[in-house]
Amino acid sequence: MLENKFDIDAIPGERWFPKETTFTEDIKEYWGDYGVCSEVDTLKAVLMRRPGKEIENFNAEEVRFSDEPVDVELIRKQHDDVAKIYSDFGAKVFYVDEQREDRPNAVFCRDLVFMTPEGAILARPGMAARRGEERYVAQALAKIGVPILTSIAGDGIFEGACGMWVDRHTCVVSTGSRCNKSGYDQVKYQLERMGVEVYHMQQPYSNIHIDGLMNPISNDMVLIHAGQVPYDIIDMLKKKGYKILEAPSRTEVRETFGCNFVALEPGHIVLPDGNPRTQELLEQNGVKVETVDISEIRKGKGALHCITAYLKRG
Ligand SMILES: NC(=[NH2+])NCCC[C@H](N)C(=O)O
Repeated sequence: MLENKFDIDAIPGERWFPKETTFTEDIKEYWGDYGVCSEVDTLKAVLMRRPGKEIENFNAEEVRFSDEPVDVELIRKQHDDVAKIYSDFGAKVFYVDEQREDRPNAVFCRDLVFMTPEGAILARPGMAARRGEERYVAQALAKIGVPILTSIAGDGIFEGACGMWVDRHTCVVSTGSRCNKSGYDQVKYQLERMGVEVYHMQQPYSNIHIDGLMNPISNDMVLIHAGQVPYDIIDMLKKKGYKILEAPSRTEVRETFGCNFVALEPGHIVLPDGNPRTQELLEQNGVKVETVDISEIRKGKGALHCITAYLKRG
C-alpha cells in the first residue's frame, strides 16, 4: 500500500435531488387554484374588465363598435349585473384593474386569455385597436397567481375566443382574422404538450371568433349556428357523443348574441336577454336558462362569453 500522506476525500455525489412533480400537481401550492379544460364545468373563477375611462370617449368605427352611443353608466351597471350572477353562483370574480384609456374593447376579456389546465396563454390581438390590452391582463393574472405559459409572440396572432374546449383531451382552435398560422402553432404546441388533441377550424370570412357560432351547453350538448360551422367539426363533436342543437334564428345569433352565453355548470347557462327562440329551444332540451340584459355591452359587438375569461372550472 502506498503511503499516502495527503488523502483527499472523494467529491461527494449530489444530495439535492429535483422535485419531480408536474406543473399541474404543483400549481395550487406555488401559484393558485386555477385551471380550465372545459367550457361548461362548474364555474369557480373568472377574470373581467369593468369598463373604465376607456369606454367614455372613442371612435366607434376605429374600434369596431356599433355607432349607437354607449350609455357609460348603464354599461358599467350591466357589467356589474353579470359579475353578480357569477358571484351569487359561487364563482370568484377577479378584475383587470388597469387598462389603456384608448382600448374600449378591453371589456372583452375572453379574447385576451385562453386558460388551460396549467395556466394562461396570453393572447396577441389581431386588431390594431386592441393590441396592448393583453399587457394589463398579464398584470392582473400575475397578481392573483395565474401562471402565464406563453405570450403569443413573433408574427403570431391569437385571441382567446378562437379556442374552445371539448374535453380534457380535445380542443378546437380556429384561424381567421384573429388567429393566424403562427399563433395557431404556438397554441397547439402548448396544448399538445399537455396531451390535448387540437382540431383546426376555419373561421368563416364573416366571423372573427368561435363563440358567436358554436358554444357547449353541457358535456354532451352544444348549440351551433349551422350555416357557419364546418361539417368536420360537428362530425367530430357528434362522434364524441355531443347532441347538436341548431340555433333557430339567424337574427338572434347575429344581432342579439344567442350563442354567446356562459355556462355556470353543465346544463345551466346565462343567456343574453332578447333571444326568445333560442331560449325556447334550450328549455325544451332541459337546459336551465337565466337571462341578463347586456344591451350596452352588445354595442361593442360582443356579449357574455366575450366578457368572461374563465380561470377555474370544475
Ligand atoms: N369573443 C368575442 N366574440 N369577442 C367579441 C369582440 C368584439 C370586439 N369589438 C372586437 O372586434 O374585437
